[in-house]
Amino acid sequence: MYVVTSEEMRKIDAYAIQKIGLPSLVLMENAGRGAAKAAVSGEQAEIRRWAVLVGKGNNGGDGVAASRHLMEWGFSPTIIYVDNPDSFQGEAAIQRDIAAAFGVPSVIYEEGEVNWADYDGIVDALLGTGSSGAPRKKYASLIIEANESVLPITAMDIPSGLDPDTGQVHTPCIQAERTAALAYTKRGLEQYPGLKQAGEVSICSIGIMADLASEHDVRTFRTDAAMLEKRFGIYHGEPAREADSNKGTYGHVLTAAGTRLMAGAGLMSATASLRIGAGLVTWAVPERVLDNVVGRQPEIMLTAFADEGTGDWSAVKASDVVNVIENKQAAVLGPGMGRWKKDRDWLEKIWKTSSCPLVIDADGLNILSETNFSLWKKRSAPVILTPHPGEMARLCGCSVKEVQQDRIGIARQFAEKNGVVVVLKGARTVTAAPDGSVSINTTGNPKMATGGAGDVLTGVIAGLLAQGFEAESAAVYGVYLHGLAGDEAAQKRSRSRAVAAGDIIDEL
Ligand SMILES: NC(=O)C1=CN([C@@H]2O[C@H](COP(=O)(O)OP(=O)(O)OC[C@H]3O[C@@H](n4cnc5c(N)ncnc54)[C@H](O)[C@@H]3O)[C@@H](O)[C@H]2O)[C@H](O)CC1
Ligand SMILES: [K+]
Repeated sequence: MYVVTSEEMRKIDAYAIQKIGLPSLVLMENAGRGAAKAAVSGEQAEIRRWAVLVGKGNNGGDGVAASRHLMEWGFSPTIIYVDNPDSFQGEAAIQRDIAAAFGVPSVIYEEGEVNWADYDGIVDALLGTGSSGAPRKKYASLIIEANESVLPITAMDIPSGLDPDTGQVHTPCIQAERTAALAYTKRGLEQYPGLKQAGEVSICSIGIMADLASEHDVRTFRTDAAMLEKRFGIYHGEPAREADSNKGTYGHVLTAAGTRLMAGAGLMSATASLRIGAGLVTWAVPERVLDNVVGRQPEIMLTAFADEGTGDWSAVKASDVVNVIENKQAAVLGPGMGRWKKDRDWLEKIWKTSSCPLVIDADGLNILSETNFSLWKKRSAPVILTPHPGEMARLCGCSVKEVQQDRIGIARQFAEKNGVVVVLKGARTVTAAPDGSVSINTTGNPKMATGGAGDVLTGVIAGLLAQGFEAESAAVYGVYLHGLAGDEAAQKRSRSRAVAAGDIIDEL
């Protein structure tokens, strides 16, 4: 599913109007009818008396059209104009006149004068994709009153007060129960905290073909089964194995991760690679750690690096790692590895001299964040980085707050600049590819916020790489599957507060 910015929406809108010849009044009419239908569908069909809050732009025009459809279907709408509707222009003015002639009751808003007990539900058509900054003056007070009424609110396109492009929530902002997104979902509806304001989001078709987005170079997507198939040819749910295949067909993952006190990181990553279907998995540790990990998971092969008796990665030669990963189809580097004095040179050597696809996480990312690795020689093999917001902030040299305020923008910029795939973890994980494509994941749940879940993700992605998925699809599909497994684990343990990383592995 395509996810657009307000700017992209404006361009597609203009194209539909000017090049396809769809009159803008038709689009507004469709938007009004569609959103009205969304408001009164399902259990809200019983809501009779609607307050339709109308701003002075086209979002307001959509709201006026919606109120007329509600009236036509036997409901009782009242338009509450935030400002004098005499100032309306274009299509919104036409809708205003039709609604008046149709007999839709209307009032002009005065602070504190709306009797909310006269209504059972609210349509929010105050501000849409043309809004900027926090709602001002009467818009703000009307939003506050609407929220305080605790009536169920259906938002038109976006909840008023939400930044349509980043998902940041201004003060005040409509708290909707439903949002009818017009033509496409918007970035702000797909990222936190905005998505909490939007409630249940439905896409309302208004006469614009979905694929127009692709022609306008929209490269932000929501990951769902249809998108996986369309973009990557992945048929989710189909048996993935050919009858005449063998373990050699499904690749070999090398997991370079874990120390004595953090052995679990390597174990969980390697086990996840196994469960997601890698033909072979080898777990590599410093020699002195070997005895502690023998026999933990019998299907995983083990290898040990000379470590001068320390048990630390600091004593492991980069060239030894390169030798081991060279004939593998994917390698995981970083989880539970620790930091040491010359770790940057160490990682740079592996980066430059190996041609194995790399999945780098945890300490591996912390090493990278202290180098200017965009200056390192470009790799022919792909690199997938899997930072959480703190690691992303260190990689970009900004604050966690700045990362969270624009997750899509930050991940995309970093991926494009450095030629790597970035998986920015967190609720609605964002995967950005070097060509600027961004996929927003929808699977997963907060019970997965436990130590080790990230190690499992590295193993899933590496396991898919080993099976021949190219880097972006391995990352996007891996994130999707990891979340689905977490959802199943949460369902099975519905009375638990959390799922352990091992529970996620069990569901892969
Ligand atoms: N294809 C489509 O999606 C269609 C969308 N439609 C609807 O049009 C809006 C966008 O309309 P636009 O006129 O560009 O902007 P808005 O209605 O969102 O608001 C602009 C209006 O509000 C004032 N304003 C802006 N920011 C603020 C603020 N913070 N506080 C107070 N006032 C503000 C500004 O001055 C303008 O006057 C889209 O969301 C859809 O709902 C079409 O109707 C159909 C096709
Ligand atoms: K709105």
